[in-house]
Parts: sequence; C-alpha cells; structure tokens
Amino acid sequence: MVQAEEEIVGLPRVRCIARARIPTTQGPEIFLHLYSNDRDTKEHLAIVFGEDIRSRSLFRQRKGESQQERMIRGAYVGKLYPGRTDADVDERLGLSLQFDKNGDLVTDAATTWDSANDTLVRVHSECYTGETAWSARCDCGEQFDRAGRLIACEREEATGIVGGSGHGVIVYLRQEGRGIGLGEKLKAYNLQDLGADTVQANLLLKHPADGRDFSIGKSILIDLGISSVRLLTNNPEKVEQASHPPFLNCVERVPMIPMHWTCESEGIHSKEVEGYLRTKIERMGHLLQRPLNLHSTQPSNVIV
Ligand SMILES: Nc1nc2c(ncn2[C@@H]2O[C@H](COP(=O)(O)OP(=O)(O)OP(=O)(O)O)[C@@H](O)[C@H]2O)c(=O)[nH]1
Ligand SMILES: [Zn+2]
Repeated sequence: MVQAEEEIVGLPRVRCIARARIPTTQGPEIFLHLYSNDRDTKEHLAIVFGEDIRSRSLFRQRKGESQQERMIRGAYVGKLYPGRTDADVDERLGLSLQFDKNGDLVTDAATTWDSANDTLVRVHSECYTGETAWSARCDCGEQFDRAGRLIACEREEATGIVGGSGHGVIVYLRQEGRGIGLGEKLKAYNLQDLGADTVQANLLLKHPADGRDFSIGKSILIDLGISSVRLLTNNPEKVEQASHPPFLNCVERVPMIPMHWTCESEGIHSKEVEGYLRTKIERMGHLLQRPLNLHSTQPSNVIV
C-alpha cells in the first residue's frame, strides 16, 4: 500500500518506488519505473523514454534521506557515474534540481519535460503469451515493440505517423488477459480452439468481455507530469479512459495498424490473429478499417 501521496478525486494513489536506466537491444535507453498503488498489490510499470520525464512521487524529498539513498532509488537528475555523490545535481551535465519547502520538485525547462507538451503514450496490458512466448494468437508483442519504435523516432516512414522523438511513455499494466489472469486466459484459448471467439470465450468463463481498469494508468501518467496525451490505440474505450480533466487530456488517437496489413512480409500472420482482430473490430468496436476476409467466418458452434 502506498503512503499518502497527493490524491486526485476519483483516481487511485500511486507512488513510484524506484526507477533505473535500461540500455536496450533496440537502441534507445529507457527508464523503467516501478509503481505501488492503493487499489491492488500488483507491480505496475512505466517504461519512460526521456530522462527528463520525472515522477513527482519518486523525486519528492523524503525526511532524513541521504543523496546516496536518492540515487539508489533513481531520484537523480542526468546520469549516474562512479563516484557521483549528489542526486540533485549532475555536475558533468550542469543540471540541478530545485525543490519547494514541502520537498516537492519545482520543474523548469532545463531539467524537466514540460507537462503541456503533447506526449506519445501507449497504455499496454500485460500479455505473457504475446510478449514472451512468441504467441501468434494476438498482436500484443508487435504492438509493444512498435510503440517503443514510434516513441523513439521522429516520423514513421511507412505510415507518416509523427513519433515522439525520444520522449514518451508505455504504461505497462499487470492486467493479463484483459484482467482475467493468465490461467483463465489459457482456458479461454482452449474455448477458442473449440470455436468461440475471444469475447464469447470470456463470457463462457463467466468473465466480462473486458475486465480492465485503466485508472491506475491515469494516475501514473499524471504522476509523470504528463497532461496532454497522444494515445497509441485502436480501442475507443481506452481513448475515453485516457482523460481526467483538468489533469489529463487525450488530444489525439494515433492508430496501431497491424504491420502485416501495411507490409505482407512483416508482422504476425496466423488464422488466430486474424480471428482476434476480426473480433476486436466486429464485437469490441475497435477503430480498424481494413475489411477482413478471414478464417473466423465459419459459424461458431459455441453457444454463449
Ligand atoms: N481474455 C483474453 N485476453 C486476451 C486475449 N488475447 C489477448 N488478450 C489480452 O488483451 C490485452 C491486450 O490488450 P491491449 O494490447 O491493451 O489492446 P486493446 O485494448 O485490445 O487495444 P489496442 O490499444 O488497440 O491494442 C492483454 O491483457 C492480453 O493478455 C484473449 O484471447 N482473451
Ligand atoms: Zn496478447
């Protein structure tokens, strides 16, 4: 459970426990932020592109805390190097953080991302099968990779989408299987092999079609000082859920077109992923337009 962090009416309280710089195999460095909250015990994450996007709860000064302790939990400006002694000042880069009398970070353009900037954001839900076990049943792994690439680039050549030029956030929520958990999702996959679509399978297992809650994601974005979101999604529900005025506003939806649709030789190609996308379009109202001529057109013999 988090201790008293600033409360925004209607939203969970979140606290960033630690962040660390992660060099990646894909090129850009990311800053991984781990959060606690007062709604569940899961370790939700923010994958942050840009050292200057700062979690207010991470940087808030704590009573009796040493500069070394601040560096260890990641509340430092600039870059760590052997022998560095001050978290709040990076002498090599000439960066210095300021705090008010309550210990809250006072932001300035030299050190901290302007919260008014439109920021490219993906709110991603955990998918062990798609992200780790190479599943071709869904496009989660592809979407995750693509979100990172779009945030890193200035402009995506194939689509003309304006990227984040190295600034952006992937909020990674631990709501596997649209909130039903991995065990139940595996059962849903067996039902899908028996003829159900993804929505029917959830309903047959007595779960909602989509049991996710995006409110922790909103709190994390606000904690990161982001107020104006360009949201990477095809899901209208997520667009709805990405605003909490006046603190957070979704100013643009950036589509996630499956890579296989724009380039035959790329992305995921399987009858399962086609059925998955078809169900998203036809039953979940996803904003994807390509007319699908897919394998899942056979009448389902599963009764819901
Ligand atoms: N229950 C269930 N969950 C699934 C299935 N396939 C994928 N998922 C889960 O669905 C979630 C993926 O959703 P997101 O990547 O956030 O995408 P979305 O809400 O569909 O919308 P986009 O933002 O447009 O991608 C993850 O939690 C997956 O584990 C399935 O067949 N059944
Ligand atoms: Zn998936």
